[in-house]
Amino acid sequence: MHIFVFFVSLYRPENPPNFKEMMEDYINLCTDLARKIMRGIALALGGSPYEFEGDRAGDAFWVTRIIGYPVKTSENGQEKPVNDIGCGAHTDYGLLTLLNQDDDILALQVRNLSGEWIWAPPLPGTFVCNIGDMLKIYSNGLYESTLHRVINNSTKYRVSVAYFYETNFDTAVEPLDICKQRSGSGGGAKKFERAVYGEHLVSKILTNFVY
Ligand SMILES: O=C(O)CCC(=O)C(=O)O
Ligand SMILES: [Fe+2]
Repeated sequence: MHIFVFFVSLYRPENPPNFKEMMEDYINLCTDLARKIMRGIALALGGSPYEFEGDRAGDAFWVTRIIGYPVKTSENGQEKPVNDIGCGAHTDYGLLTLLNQDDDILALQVRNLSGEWIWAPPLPGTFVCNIGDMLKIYSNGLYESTLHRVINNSTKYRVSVAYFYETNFDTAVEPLDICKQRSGSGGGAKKFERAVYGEHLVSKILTNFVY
């Protein structure tokens, strides 16, 4: 399985000529939006709005990927072409993902609590927000990092832009006290062990991508 990834910092197309500036603006807006959503989540968890700032995510690490998913082909010699190019089942690694997908292609699936894969249809003008592994740990499981995958069985090339808002790179993440009390784990016990975000990121990249 392959995934085509353009890293914004390395990609310099001739067209549009202002690609770099456009992406920088987009990323700044996403960073601002993600910080605000995290303030709302912190309040919803019963904490201060700034729970995910300072040493935790005050210098949030971010990643943006522009991903192209080719159409299905019959190159593999099968009578009915199937698409084996996509994005395998995974959870995102950090706090929050803002996913901007093509408006007219059904391709993203998420696994619900009953273990069924359901479509996450694009809604024009909206982002899909994925919870990442670090928010699952911080919230002691009150927020689940949802398993998702991409299968492009349409006849159109699909593009998505995924913006990942993470903790500070070196932050050691562990369940927040407020969440241990609220997550019903008897006497405020933590359900997840401490993880250093940067180490988690590197280990996931090494196992999730095929080069
Ligand atoms: O392209 C998509 O819809 C999802 C991409 C994704 O899940 C990821 O890059 O982590
Ligand atoms: Fe993802």
